[in-house]
Amino acid sequence: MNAIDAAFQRLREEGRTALIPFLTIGDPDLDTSVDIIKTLEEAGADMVELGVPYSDPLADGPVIQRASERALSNGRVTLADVVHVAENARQAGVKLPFILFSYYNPILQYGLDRFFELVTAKGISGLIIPDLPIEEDVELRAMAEAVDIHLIPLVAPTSNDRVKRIASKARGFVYCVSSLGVTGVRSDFHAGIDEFLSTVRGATSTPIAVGFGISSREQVERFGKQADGVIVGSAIVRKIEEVVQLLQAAETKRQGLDQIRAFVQELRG
Ligand SMILES: O=P(O)(O)OC[C@@H](O)[C@@H](O)c1c[nH]c2ccccc12
Repeated sequence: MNAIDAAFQRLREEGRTALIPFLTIGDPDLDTSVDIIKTLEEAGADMVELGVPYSDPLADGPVIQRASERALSNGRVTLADVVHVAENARQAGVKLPFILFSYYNPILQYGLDRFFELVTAKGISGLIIPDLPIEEDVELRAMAEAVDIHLIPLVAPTSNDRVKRIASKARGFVYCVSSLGVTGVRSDFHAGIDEFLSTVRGATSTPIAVGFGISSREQVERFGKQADGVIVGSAIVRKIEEVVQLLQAAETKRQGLDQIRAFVQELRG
């Protein structure tokens, strides 16, 4: 059974909402990313989005844009580097399901066949490609499912029939974007978010998770009432940014990781 499906089944039995952090791999370096993933698991995360840093992150706000710049300032961070971080985290004992997050271009450049050879049997259970439109995802979705990886679709609070078409085919979970626009911490969400989530819920039996703008325990609780998971990226990436100097020095790395753990534990409650 795919590890994402197993995780949501366990969470349903426990009556809990999945906490799904996102981090940019290579920020501030590849080895520290392994330490941060371990810390996220210790803090109670249920699965994690491993972000491939990209030079043109169109859907990202300033926090994640800066994280990509930090990661890429040490030189290239390739898809293979990110998969290698996933393997190292597994070897370090991390059990979390991994969701590889990449814009489409790096995958296209790498080549679809070569990409799926790279990610097969490396502990990757999900794939999110925010700029791959559903009209173009048939081939890639089939290639992913053939190696037991779920291509996780994003739906935004726009036209209902498109939402239903996407949600009805979804595997893993449906990524419900809470607001139009780019990633980044928010205090208010799309006006029709509750109806939007009900529409998605009604269109599929696949779990649904909400992302974009979530940064506090109360927001996690609010969305936990309607969704099976909550995704938190920028708020965690901002915490990484705040402690990045501590993370980069051996004698203070633990202190930096402890601050990240405390923040995520607070989110989880
Ligand atoms: O950063 P936020 O507002 O918490 O949103 C999650 C987001 O970081 C993560 O899922 C993500 C990072 N980059 C993206 C680009 C598009 C869609 C989603 C994403």
